[in-house]
Amino acid sequence: MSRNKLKTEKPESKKPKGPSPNPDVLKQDKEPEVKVKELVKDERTHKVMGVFFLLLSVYCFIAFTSYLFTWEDDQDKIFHYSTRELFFGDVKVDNLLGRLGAYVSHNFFFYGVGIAAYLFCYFFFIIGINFIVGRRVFRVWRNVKYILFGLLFISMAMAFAVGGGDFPWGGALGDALNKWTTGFVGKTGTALLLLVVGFSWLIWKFNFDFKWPEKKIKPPKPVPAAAPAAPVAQATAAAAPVAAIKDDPRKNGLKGDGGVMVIPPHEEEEIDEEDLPPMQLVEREDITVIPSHAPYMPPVMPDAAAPAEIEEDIMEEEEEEEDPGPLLYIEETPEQLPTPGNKKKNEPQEVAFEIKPTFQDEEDEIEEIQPSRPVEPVDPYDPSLDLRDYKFPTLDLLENHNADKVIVQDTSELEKNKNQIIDTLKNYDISIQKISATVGPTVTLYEIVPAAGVRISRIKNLEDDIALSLSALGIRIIAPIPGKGTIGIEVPNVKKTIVSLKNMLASEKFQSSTMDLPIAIGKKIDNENFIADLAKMPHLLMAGATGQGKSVGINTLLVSLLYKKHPSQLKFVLVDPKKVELSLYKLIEKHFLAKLPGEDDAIITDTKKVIHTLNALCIEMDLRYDLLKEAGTRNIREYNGKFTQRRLNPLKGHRYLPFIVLVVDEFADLIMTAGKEVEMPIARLAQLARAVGIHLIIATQRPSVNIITGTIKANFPARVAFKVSSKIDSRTILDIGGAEQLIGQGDMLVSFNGELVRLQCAFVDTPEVESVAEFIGNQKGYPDAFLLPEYVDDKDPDGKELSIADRDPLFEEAAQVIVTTQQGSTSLLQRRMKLGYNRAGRLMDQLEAANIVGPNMGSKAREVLVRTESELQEILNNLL
Ligand SMILES: Nc1ncnc2c1ncn2[C@@H]1O[C@H](COP(=O)(O)OP(=O)(O)OP(=O)(O)O)[C@@H](O)[C@H]1O
Repeated sequence: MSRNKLKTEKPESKKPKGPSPNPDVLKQDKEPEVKVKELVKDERTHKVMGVFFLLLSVYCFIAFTSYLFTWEDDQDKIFHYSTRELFFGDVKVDNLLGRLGAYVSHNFFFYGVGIAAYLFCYFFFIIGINFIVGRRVFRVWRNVKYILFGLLFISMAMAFAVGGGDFPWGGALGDALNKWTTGFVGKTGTALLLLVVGFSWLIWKFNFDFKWPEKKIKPPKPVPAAAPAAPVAQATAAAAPVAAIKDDPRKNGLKGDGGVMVIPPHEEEEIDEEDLPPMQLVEREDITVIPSHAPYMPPVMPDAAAPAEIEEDIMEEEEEEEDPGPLLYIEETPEQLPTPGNKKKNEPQEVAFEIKPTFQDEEDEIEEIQPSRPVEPVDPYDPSLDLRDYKFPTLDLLENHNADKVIVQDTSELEKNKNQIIDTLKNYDISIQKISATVGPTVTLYEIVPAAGVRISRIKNLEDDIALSLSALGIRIIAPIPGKGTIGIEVPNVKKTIVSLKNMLASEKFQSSTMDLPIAIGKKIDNENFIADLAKMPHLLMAGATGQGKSVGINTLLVSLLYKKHPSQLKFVLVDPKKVELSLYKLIEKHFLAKLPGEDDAIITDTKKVIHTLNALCIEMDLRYDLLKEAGTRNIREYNGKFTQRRLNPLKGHRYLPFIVLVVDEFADLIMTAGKEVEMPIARLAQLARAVGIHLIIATQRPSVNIITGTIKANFPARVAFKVSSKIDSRTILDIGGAEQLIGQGDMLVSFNGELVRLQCAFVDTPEVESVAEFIGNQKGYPDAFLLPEYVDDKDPDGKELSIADRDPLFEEAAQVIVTTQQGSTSLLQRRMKLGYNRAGRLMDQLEAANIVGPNMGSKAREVLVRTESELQEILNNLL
């Protein structure tokens, strides 16, 4: 008997691992919600700091400016009185900001850097702005360098130029620098030094064009001379386009008439430097026009402009992107240069300067060059900027459900169960070496080490008999426990513990997870939090009889994702044939939901619309694959990585791809009504969509073989079973029995990675979901839900309409795209206008009927019959 003693100290010994039923230990594990660190990192703290620095900047500015007028009187008093008297006495000063203002200004000016002290106001200002806005509007390090330089240079220059007077123009620092330098290189030397440094800085910073006139004077002579001077016919021919190009666009940009130099070096620099933040702001406005955001789109994006103008702008940008290549190349290339002398005169310097931008312009074409190309640091594109004030839901919106308190298992219950197990096994002549108990939230696992010589297979064969003898509901025997060689008997607890989602989300494991789509599913028997990455699963099939916890399970998954992802990173497609289960999420439509264009409701309840949506998702998947292919990436992570590093051009259709999670709450219902029409796109998505960031969560009450078909099952390696009514159902969903033994209310088996784990699903109640949805819904969202591509059912009679009178509402826009780009390509329409293939195809047919494009030429683009926009406008007017 003593050999079979129950290890009641077992839970104690497991304390460090966290599986202990001791409530104190659990509390420690689960309540790290309020962290001082987080408070410091809190956005509000930053805003307070921002306000502080801005006011400090204003304060200094006023004090300094006032000092300029009051310094004479105030200086006397500051010299005369001690600091103590100044601060605590009753000295009257004239500075607008009182004694402190006079004291601070005096120290900055007199003992410091003189008039250059204003640079400190600037410094506080940029720090303040950066804190308040919450991102790097001004580059701090770069500005600090300028400020340091300014302090030295301005103080010294002022001391040199006007240092003799009473006012401390250069401050103590300027005087000291000036004194040393004049002693060292003399007055003239100092003046020259200051001029050299000053001009060098100005040139470095602004890269003035004052060099151009010199160089422009020479080229006009060579240009006319180039043709006659070039002895070779080729050189003559080449020189002509050079001259033509020079005279055309770039010359105008330079205001001169020689037009030799090329602007791109400036453009490159400007793009890389401080112009980036404003560009991002502009992109945001663009969000509804073009599906992609434009990380390096130039700042001119007139949202009010007519579509044609926008297109024109875009085209110009494209031209600028591509044309400078050949244009620069003509200028730089030695092809024309090595020949006779006239070109050699001025151009070697330009060649050295201008070659780099040419390669940079080719970045989209030549992938391999990128790693070795010296990349200037560029701010990565931040997709969350569109909703940069978005606040993640806070944990106080969720309930604890007393989850901390209840998990103390009655020792008498443990003892009773242990004895019953030992006695039952004895009846079958199975003696035990050791037995231990692990108390979980729903069940307690009794782990048995059989005595030497007892074969596990024997216990396994007796599984049903043992279960019957123990006659407790929901007993599950695991013989052997994989990887352990022991036998597990799970016995339901009399008192169950709710696993609150709040605790799981507060756990370190969840908070610090770097998974793409982390979902807090529940707790294992040893109380370990089971947190998985939906992106790796990559899809989830959930089944369970009615009332066993499926809906709660879906809410748990959705809420977990809402706590971790920004609206720009994740979109849900919600299918809810029961019409009530997911309706709460309507509030977050403009943040997290995706829908078909033209639909009012983002939550899909109608079977026909489900079919359209699933097909639209398939189109989105295909479009994403095209983008991935063009970008030379294998999955969404790599693609988005490249996009955020600004290595993909949004003008070529690239965009940041949010994850899309499709949730179908009652799959059986759909299969019953639509059969293959639903099964096929689901199977296709399940097979292919993981790499492009589309993941499915499919739930069903009826896990029968005609619903969870082989095709579906094969593509859902991760499956979850709540309690089901029969062993057959359990086998259908998990390929193994056991789910019929579960005890309901969120008790579940998860089959994932070839393992079967019993979990207690985390609980989140409807009011909690509601408050999370409200919290998100009350914040500023996107103008509309995320739009899926258009899908037009081929069987739909409207779909084949080619009559001009009934043409597509997007007809004009499509015509403009085609004419401005001069490319009769259906895929261009798809990408630019985010349309499905069918609709883009129909539009093409309509454009053909209107004589805007020529007939279909197979895999080649159609010929564009209209050359200019005015021509197009005429045609459109005639069509009206
Ligand atoms: N994880 C859980 N922890 C504790 N209780 C739970 C849990 N999940 C479900 N329950 C309880 O079970 C009840 C039914 O759950 P739920 O509504 O999720 O079932 P369901 O399977 O979706 O049912 P139906 O298919 O009829 O909608 C809940 O109201 C709740 O009281």
